[in-house]
Amino acid sequence: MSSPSVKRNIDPKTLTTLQLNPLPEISATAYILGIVSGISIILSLPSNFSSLFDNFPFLPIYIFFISIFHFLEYFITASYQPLRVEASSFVLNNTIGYHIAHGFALIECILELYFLPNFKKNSNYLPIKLFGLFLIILGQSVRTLGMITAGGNFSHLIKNVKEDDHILIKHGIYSIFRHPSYFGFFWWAIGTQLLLLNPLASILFAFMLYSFFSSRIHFEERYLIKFFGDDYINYRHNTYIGIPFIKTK
Ligand SMILES: C[S@@+](CC[C@H](N)C(=O)[O-])C[C@H]1O[C@@H](n2cnc3c(N)ncnc32)[C@H](O)[C@@H]1O
Repeated sequence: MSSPSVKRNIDPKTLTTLQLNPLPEISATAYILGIVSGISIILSLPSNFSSLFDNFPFLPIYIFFISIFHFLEYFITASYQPLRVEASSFVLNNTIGYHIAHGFALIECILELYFLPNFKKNSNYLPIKLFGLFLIILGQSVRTLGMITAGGNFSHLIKNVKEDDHILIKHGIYSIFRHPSYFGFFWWAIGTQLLLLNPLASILFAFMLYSFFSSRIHFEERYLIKFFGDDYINYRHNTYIGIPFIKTK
């Protein structure tokens, strides 16, 4: 993306960082996420402008939390691991399952809003939606806190070779949950479906997330035991995963 004259005057390390973070792509992505969050907030407010979502502000609120999630993935990585951040840190090119699941959720929500508005907008179900909102905020907070606490030891891809500066994090949120970012993502995602009052997608999300994190955690812990030995085994005994039915000890 950078011009040849820029490349000539720049040291190789900075050039690699720039190649991994094409500035036009980073700024455009951040701009689009900002616009999406702004529009979702406006649409969620009770006004004539948002009459489309009258009595159901939860769809734009859901979109708002998705855009905040992707923004924070890059922002926290950039803030705490500036030398490791890259365009993919937005996690927008997530697994195909992620896109299918959210696509399914959107379609379910829109179809139910159209065909079953009395179910979707029934105030008796407000506690479920509010509980969903609570899970989203809890999940996002725990994930973000986990990323901050792990700092340079956090990577979006699981390491299968130990780096020299990789240390075992056991403090802060990691003293309670040993996979706070997975715990956070799991409950955040379930929360989004409760917020939308999507019965089918709630079941689909629970099933997909369980099978995804179950195999990912087993895989990751195999390497963590290889890297840190008894230290990790002891740490594992004193901490929780917090995702239903996933046990590794
Ligand atoms: C996507 S991060 C997820 C970290 C953790 N599983 C979580 O949910 O917060 C994956 C990387 O974190 C590293 N990791 C996981 N737990 C760790 C810990 N307690 N201390 C240091 N590194 C850890 C793994 O080696 C892996 O490369």
